[in-house]
Amino acid sequence: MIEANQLTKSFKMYPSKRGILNSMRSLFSAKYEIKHAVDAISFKINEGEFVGYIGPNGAGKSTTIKMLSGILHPSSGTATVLGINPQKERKQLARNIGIVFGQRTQLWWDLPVKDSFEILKAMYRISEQDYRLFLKKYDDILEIGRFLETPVRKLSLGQRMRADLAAAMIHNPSVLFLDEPTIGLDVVAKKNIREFLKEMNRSHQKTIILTTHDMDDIEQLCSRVIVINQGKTVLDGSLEQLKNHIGLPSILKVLFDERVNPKNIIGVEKIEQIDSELTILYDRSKITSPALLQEISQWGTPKDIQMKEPEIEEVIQYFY
Ligand SMILES: Nc1ncnc2c1ncn2[C@@H]1O[C@H](COP(=O)(O)OP(=O)(O)OP(=O)(O)O)[C@@H](O)[C@H]1O
Repeated sequence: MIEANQLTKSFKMYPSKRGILNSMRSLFSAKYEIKHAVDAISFKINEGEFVGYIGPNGAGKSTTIKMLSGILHPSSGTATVLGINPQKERKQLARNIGIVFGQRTQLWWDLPVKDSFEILKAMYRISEQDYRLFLKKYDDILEIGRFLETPVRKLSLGQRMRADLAAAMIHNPSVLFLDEPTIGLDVVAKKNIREFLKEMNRSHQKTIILTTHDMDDIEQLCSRVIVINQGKTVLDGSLEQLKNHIGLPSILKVLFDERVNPKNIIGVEKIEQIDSELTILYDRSKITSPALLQEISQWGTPKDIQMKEPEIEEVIQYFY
């Protein structure tokens, strides 16, 4: 249903120079580097799958989504979505996919939400009857009725995201590309969006690719994860496989009263040292936190200790 075959996108990177004149010169000079934002990625996604597409900042997630949705042309390799070539048949694809970019709205900023919906209704040639059903349905599940008359720029972030999600569904697409749809939302708004996405996938059989920095999104929604780093796939499997691979990662920051000499400890994946401060990434499935504290207190006298769960990107950077 969605297929990427050695999909690659490279950008020319010109060295950044100070001043407008120098910047212009570097643009026209022959000196540039090639950056492979997406580097020969291949996968097949079946109908009804909910796939988390994750990786650290700059890994190539958005670039992949843009190629799958026909916004960007691949430098090499191919993609097909529902048997459609996104670049050659972009209009036909647009009728069958919905896209949400959490970082920016697809709606008309100064218009009331309803006006944006009506523009989309005309663009997709949706009948009056289907449009009324759409408004009713998405009022029931996303409560869009509460802010239909409000200009998009005056919506809260949570309302804006609900409006964007509803807009992406107006033509009842079978595939959804969601690029960080929960970014910046509070806990309640995130929960609402996740409930909505779950329903779209389970009850309405939508095929969904989701990029996110939020591990809870992945845990609660995705049956499969594709992890990318520096443009390359580093894992394609179940959530269980991801967890088995990374264990139970935790980070311990310890400030000693003087510089110490760390030693190898089983279960410790990585230690970073800046003067007398150590940042220790360890796997709680291999060593417990008290056991680790006991070990490291033999290296010196700790003055301050902090423990935290790492962000998804930290984990991926450490493990891949
Ligand atoms: N138009 C462009 N010109 C040059 N480089 C680009 C362009 N678009 C993206 N890149 C580079 O390609 C790489 C991948 O970017 P991309 O936005 O796909 O990453 P991402 O995984 O979505 O990151 P984030 O999580 O920060 O959104 C980055 O190094 C980025 O700087």
